[in-house]
Amino acid sequence: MLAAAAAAAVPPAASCYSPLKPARRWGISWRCRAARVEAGFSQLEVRKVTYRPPGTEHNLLNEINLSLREKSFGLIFGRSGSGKTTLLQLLAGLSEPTSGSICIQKYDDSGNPIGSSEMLTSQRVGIVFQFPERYFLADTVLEEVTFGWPRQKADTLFKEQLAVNLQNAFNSVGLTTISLDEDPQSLSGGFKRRLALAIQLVQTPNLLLLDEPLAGLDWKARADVVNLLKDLKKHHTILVGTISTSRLLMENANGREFEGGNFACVKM
Ligand SMILES: Nc1ncnc2c1ncn2[C@@H]1O[C@H](COP(=O)(O)OP(=O)(O)OP(=O)(O)O)[C@@H](O)[C@H]1O
Repeated sequence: MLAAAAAAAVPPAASCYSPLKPARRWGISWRCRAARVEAGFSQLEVRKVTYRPPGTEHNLLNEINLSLREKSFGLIFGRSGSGKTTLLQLLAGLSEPTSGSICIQKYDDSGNPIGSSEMLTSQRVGIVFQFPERYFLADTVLEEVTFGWPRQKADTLFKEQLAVNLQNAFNSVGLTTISLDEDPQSLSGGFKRRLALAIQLVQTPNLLLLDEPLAGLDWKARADVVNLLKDLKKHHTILVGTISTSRLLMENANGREFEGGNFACVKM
């Protein structure tokens, strides 16, 4: 798999899975700091974020506050149209808050902030949209996952690193049994979601955002995806937006209800 992935030569267009602009800072500096400061923890903090789409007169989000510790599984749920996707897009850097900030704050073991917060960088955020399989473009799993990889020779080292990441990502999501030559559309619903997750994990994001990850799956695939997210939580911070209040998700995440642009803490 590694050799095939490293050899993949595809147009260097921006990946359709991570159309993220370099708007914020997190990630590398977060990791470096974590290595230097052994104790404590980092936390994603959404501080008084308001969003009004350009050219409109109404706020879709009003002074949203949210915090999520690293390597935890957060859940925001609310009725259709309450703004869950809008918030996920802000976190992914696909649009900018009208006011407020989205940052990473480091704390010591006693919960005291260490230094000032850093802005979240979109390069360290992966987002899996609702029904991600609808955006699959390629004829094979390999082409799908390597879409947008550089093809210039000078990028060989980078590609090799991506290939190692790919192997790790496929291991983490349990996709090692499928052939890279397989048509992504021929995979089962649950495996399509795994592939969409793997495509994001190749970029080694710190924060993984998922919009309605269980939509359209049968009960078995839903349970599989939730178990997978529980597992991924060991290495990633995960935030799921959903309309569902299914026990599966509620039992495994810290849930926050999202109504009228405000969160109410449901379970922490
Ligand atoms: N650019 C925009 N301009 C104006 N209104 C918008 C824009 N983007 C989204 N909206 C509206 O904002 C509201 C929130 O949309 P959003 O998709 O974030 O909600 P949601 O909670 O994710 O809904 P669903 O569960 O149905 O996916 C909706 O009423 C939507 O029509």
